[in-house]
Amino acid sequence: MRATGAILVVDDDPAICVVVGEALRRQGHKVKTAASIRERSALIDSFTPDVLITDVMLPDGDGLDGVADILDRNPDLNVIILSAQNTLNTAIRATEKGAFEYLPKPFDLNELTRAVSDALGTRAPADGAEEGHGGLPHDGLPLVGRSPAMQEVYRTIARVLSNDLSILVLGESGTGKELVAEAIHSLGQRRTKPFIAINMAAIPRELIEAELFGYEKGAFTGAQVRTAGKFEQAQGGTLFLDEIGDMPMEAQTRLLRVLQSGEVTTVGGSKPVRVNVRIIAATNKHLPQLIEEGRFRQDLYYRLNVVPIALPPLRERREDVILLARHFLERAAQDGLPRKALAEDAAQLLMAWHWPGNVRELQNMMQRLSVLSRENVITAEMLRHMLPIEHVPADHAAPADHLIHAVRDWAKRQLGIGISQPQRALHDDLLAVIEPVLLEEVLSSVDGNQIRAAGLLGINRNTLRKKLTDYGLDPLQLRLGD
Ligand SMILES: Nc1ncnc2c1ncn2[C@@H]1O[C@H](COP(=O)(O)OP(=O)(O)OP(=O)(O)O)[C@@H](O)[C@H]1O
Repeated sequence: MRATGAILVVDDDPAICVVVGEALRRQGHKVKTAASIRERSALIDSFTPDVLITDVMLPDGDGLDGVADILDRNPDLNVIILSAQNTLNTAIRATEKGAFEYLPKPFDLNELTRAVSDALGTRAPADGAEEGHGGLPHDGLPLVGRSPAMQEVYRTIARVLSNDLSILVLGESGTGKELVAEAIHSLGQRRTKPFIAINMAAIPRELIEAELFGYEKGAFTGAQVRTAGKFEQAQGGTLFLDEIGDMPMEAQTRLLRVLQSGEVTTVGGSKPVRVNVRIIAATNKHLPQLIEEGRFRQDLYYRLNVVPIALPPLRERREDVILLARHFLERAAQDGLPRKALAEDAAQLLMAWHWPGNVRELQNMMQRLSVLSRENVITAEMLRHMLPIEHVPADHAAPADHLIHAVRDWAKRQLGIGISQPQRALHDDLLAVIEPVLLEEVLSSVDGNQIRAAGLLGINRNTLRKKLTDYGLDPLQLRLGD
């Protein structure tokens, strides 16, 4: 493994070039920076980097365009994509172009330097751009959300599209497990073949094997004709085994045998049929616990859990709530329901709710509001009638309200003290009270990482640095655990 190399950093934000450049130079790499696609092309030829780190939104075009060509011409180059357009679409495009790594902005500097070390240690797989992947219908992708947790999900999805590895989707009810399975199928290489779903919890236990593997005429009372099971129906495509934790042990044994042999024998039959299906399983149960209790086969667990995808509950990605709420209101409008907007106080209330039913609960609520509310704008007042308000922590009911009251109080008091003084600077005085608090909170939440803090604050990193100096805040002290 090579410890150091030549790195080209392409970003039109000079602050990112400086910070990333400095960090990489400190590790002994040779670094050059570029601010556009034009400069990038020139430097790739003259500087011949080992690793290219490139932004997507560049002043003269889309930074992903041309990456596949660059890799064709420089097969030993590793490409790391940075992007603020944190959608599943970008993650998939980056993987398809043959990028070694995709890092959504704001990214963690340590993660980037680690990705560079990894890139120098291994050759990029560069197989994402293979045939069969061109022209995927990426638009209108079903998954909404830009939280770091969803970014991780998108990156994993992008990586499993060009292979047939078994996937285990984990998450509470309503977090989008089935949607993830559908996305993997409809964007992957099996998309022209069937997607068949079966929910273990929804079928009587004694019928599960017949449903999955099919049955012969006369195999049991009521079996009047030979019937293909879900495995055969999914031939060439994807079989989604939902609520796999509810599968009876005997059926688990049979399933394991099918997965090992690639052959299915119907209930009451003797002639095995070869099947070629991708397996995506999902559960809201803790399977290791079920294994300990003797209710789930460990060997089956290993077989299914080749690539785990964990969907966090919505309350752990509250930054996605408003995006999702607006998405569902828009979808309702497209379905012909009256178009509704979301007032700021309503948005705050939605963010404060803990969503025990996760995305499904939010979706149902938005649909209900689209139908029932007579106003065009949904307000907190209307939501309070729908949410079981006693469960909303009072402090969270409308955080902005508290702030508004506090500012009003503060302003009144200041005006009361010095109304006759002509030389006041109330605006600056107020900022000096609230701004350091905001900076401290945000920096602590990202472990002192200034790039991520600047991203969350929506300000340039240099501006953040200047403010920290002005307020005498030491970012090192703001790191959690330091
Ligand atoms: N990230 C998302 N973006 C848009 N819609 C979503 C998202 N996640 C979930 N949904 C929607 O929420 C509803 C519930 O999702 P889904 O059925 O995939 O959840 P699940 O985890 O499989 O639930 P269960 O365990 O109860 O079967 C669906 O209508 C789905 O379209």
